[in-house]
Amino acid sequence: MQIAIVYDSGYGHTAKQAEAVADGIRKIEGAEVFLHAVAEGDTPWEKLTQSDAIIFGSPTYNGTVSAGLKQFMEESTRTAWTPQAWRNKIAAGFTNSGAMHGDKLNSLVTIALFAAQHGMIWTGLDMFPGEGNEAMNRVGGWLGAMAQSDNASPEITPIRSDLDTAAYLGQRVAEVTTQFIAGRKA
Ligand SMILES: Cc1cc2nc3c(=O)[nH]c(=O)nc-3n(C[C@H](O)[C@H](O)[C@H](O)COP(=O)(O)O)c2cc1C
Repeated sequence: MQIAIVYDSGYGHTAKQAEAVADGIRKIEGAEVFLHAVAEGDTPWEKLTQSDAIIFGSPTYNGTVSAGLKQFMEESTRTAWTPQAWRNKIAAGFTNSGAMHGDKLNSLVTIALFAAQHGMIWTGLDMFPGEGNEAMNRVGGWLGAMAQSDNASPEITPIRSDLDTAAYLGQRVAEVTTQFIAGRKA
C-alpha cells in the first residue's frame, strides 16, 4: 500500500505537519509513504497514479489554499482529472494557519471539493474536539487535520498536540486504505 502526501509550505509549518502525517501512516504495517512538496516542481504524476491514497496539505493563505497548491490542483486537470486517474483513491487533507481560526475550514473545504471532483473518497477526522493546548484536535475540526502556527517559528509550532492530530489523520487514512484494498480483493 502506497500513500502519497502532496503539500505546499512557504515557511516550514505545513512541512512539519506533513512529516507528522507521514509518521502516522508509517505506524500501519505495510504502509509506504512518499512526500512531495509542490515547490520542488516536477510533480511525480506517475507515482501519484500508483498510490492507493493521496493526502493534500496546504497552509491557509488569505483564507484558502496557497497559490502553490492551487497551481498543482490546476495542473492535475490534464494529467489526472481527464483520465480519471485518481478515481476511487482515498483522500484526506490538512492545513495550518497563523490564527486559531484563521478561516482554515475554507482550505479544507477547497481540498475536499477538489478530491470529490477527482472521484476520490474523503476521509475526515473521527475525533471529538479537545480542550486545552495539550489536547488532540484542540482546534476542533472534523473535515481534516488543523493546526495553528501562531506566526511563531516552525521550530516551535505547530505544537505537539497539533502534530499528533496530524499523525492520527495519517494513521486513520492508512487504516481505511488497508480496509478498502482488502474489500476490493474480496
Ligand atoms: C500570504 C499569506 C496569507 C496568510 N493568510 C492567513 C489567513 O488567512 N489566516 C491565518 O490565520 N493566517 C494566515 N497566514 C499565516 C499562515 O497561515 C501561517 O504563517 C502558516 O503557519 C504558514 O504555513 P507555512 O509555513 O507552511 O507556509 C498567512 C500567511 C501568508 C504568508
